[in-house]
Amino acid sequence: MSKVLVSDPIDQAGIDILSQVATVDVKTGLKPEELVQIIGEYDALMIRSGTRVTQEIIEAGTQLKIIGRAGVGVDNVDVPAATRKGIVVVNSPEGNTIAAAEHALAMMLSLSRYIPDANASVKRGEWDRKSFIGAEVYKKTIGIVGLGKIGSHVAAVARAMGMKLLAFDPFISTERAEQIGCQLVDLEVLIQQADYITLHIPKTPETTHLINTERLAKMKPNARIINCARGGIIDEEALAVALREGKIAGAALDVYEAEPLGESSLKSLGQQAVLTPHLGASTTEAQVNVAIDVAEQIRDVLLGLAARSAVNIPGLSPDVMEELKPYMQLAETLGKLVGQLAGGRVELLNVRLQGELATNKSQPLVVASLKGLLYQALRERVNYVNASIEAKERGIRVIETRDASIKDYAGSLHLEATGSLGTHSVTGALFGGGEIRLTNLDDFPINVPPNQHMLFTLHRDMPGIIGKLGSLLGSFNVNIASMQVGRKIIRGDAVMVLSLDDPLPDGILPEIIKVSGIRDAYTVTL
Ligand SMILES: NC(=O)c1ccc[n+]([C@@H]2O[C@H](COP(=O)([O-])OP(=O)(O)OC[C@H]3O[C@@H](n4cnc5c(N)ncnc54)[C@H](O)[C@@H]3O)[C@@H](O)[C@H]2O)c1
Ligand SMILES: O=C(O)[C@H](O)COP(=O)(O)O
Repeated sequence: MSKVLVSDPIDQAGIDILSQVATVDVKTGLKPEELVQIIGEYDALMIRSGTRVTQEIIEAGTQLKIIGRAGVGVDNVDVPAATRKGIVVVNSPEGNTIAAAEHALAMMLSLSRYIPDANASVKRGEWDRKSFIGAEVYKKTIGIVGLGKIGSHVAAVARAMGMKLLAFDPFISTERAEQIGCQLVDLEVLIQQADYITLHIPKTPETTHLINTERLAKMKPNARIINCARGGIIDEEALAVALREGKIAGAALDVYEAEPLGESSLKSLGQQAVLTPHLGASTTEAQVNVAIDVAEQIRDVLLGLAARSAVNIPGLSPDVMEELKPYMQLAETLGKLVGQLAGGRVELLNVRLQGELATNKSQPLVVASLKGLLYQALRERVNYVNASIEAKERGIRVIETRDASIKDYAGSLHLEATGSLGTHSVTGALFGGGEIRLTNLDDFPINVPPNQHMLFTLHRDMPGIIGKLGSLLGSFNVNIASMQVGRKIIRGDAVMVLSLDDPLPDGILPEIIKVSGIRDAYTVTL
């Protein structure tokens, strides 16, 4: 019989499902070294946000087939390490949506009416009605940052409370925002106009400290901000200063840069700060939902069936999977690349399956391309199951064509995306040993393996330009791992593709575009 380890508190409904097919051990509060010691016995691990599943734990999990996260965020799991070992990582993208949205709304009202402090004062034996004069949310403006599942539900309820709705989400179409009743605006407009700002975005390099000293300074003095998304999207030190100096009226946080929240200047603030210990998903209903959702997937994988919500490995039947596996990674990589080149709001994706990929069996590659395309916006919330639905909801049109006559490689995939920065295309194929190669970029022939950090330029092919770019990158201490030029005619237009050892530092892209002969430059993280 299989063995499952449950290392965080999970609803009994999930344990009951797992017990149908496995011996279940519930051991919460394990230290990392204790988990490393015992994980080798188990076929599956079920967690919430409390357990950090590091590479070391994954390496020690020699029998592990699946890691199930009873919740949304898999930022506590080393997903690339799991993927390398063929371990499926599953989550429950929607099981706690309502709970998290309702928590954000509860935080907004708690902040406005000082409910936590008023409650504490009554329990201390006081009857103080003067200190708790609140503010109404009716007819006030709420600025929703991130109009995904949780943000949309917050919008619906806020609208019913008579609030005016602004939203910032660079990956959502204006039509979709209007359907939800929100006016889509730039972040800076939202920051300046909103009375309440609520964050519902993933934590990514772009959203880390999105709310910083500068943006806090631009908010209205009566503004109140709520973060029930992820810690670190707000700079906590800057927030504490802004609250103490009265630059804004209040903040309610459920999530923190480090959890549990240790020493923090936030703790010494008065009624203008409401702090909860990551309770967004802590409702009976949400815990039953996520436990059942994830336990069912663990049960299915242990029985040799596909998981419906895999973050890293698609739920295809084993024979189709075997055939397509090498190309799924290609499609996802090309999707990520072309999405970033085309800019945030992609409206159209053309997917051309070429050569031996031009068959109906290759349809999952279209889904994998969309998964890659949406990754920048949705991170681990996009999977092989929801990628097509998410794309449709975001107003992304997908055109799929097959061309068996293109035979430069046994099979190749061509993606063309049209977005807010224009239209870009990329083609890729698999070389010997399944190595991914980018073979064409914006109609320029190239031959480069993808790299985590890449820089692409569109320039005039002329002497000295490579040297100038090299020196500029050198002056910013950026190390170039490899470089290639693709061109159609000598001294005509050309592209340069650079693989970098580190991410490009902020502020360097405008300097690159200033180099004489360079017309455009794009940085991509894969
Ligand atoms: N506090 C909790 O217990 C709790 C519970 C559930 C979810 N969460 C967190 O809530 C957040 C939202 O979850 P969701 O299920 O609504 O996710 P979602 O994927 O449905 O929506 C996220 C939205 O953010 C948008 N987005 C991405 N990058 C952006 C950026 N730079 N600027 C503006 N918008 C951006 C995306 O386009 C998307 O519409 C996540 O961080 C999730 O981990 C917290
Ligand atoms: O990502 C999530 O689902 C939420 O942050 C909830 O985390 P939890 O399961 O630890 O409450």
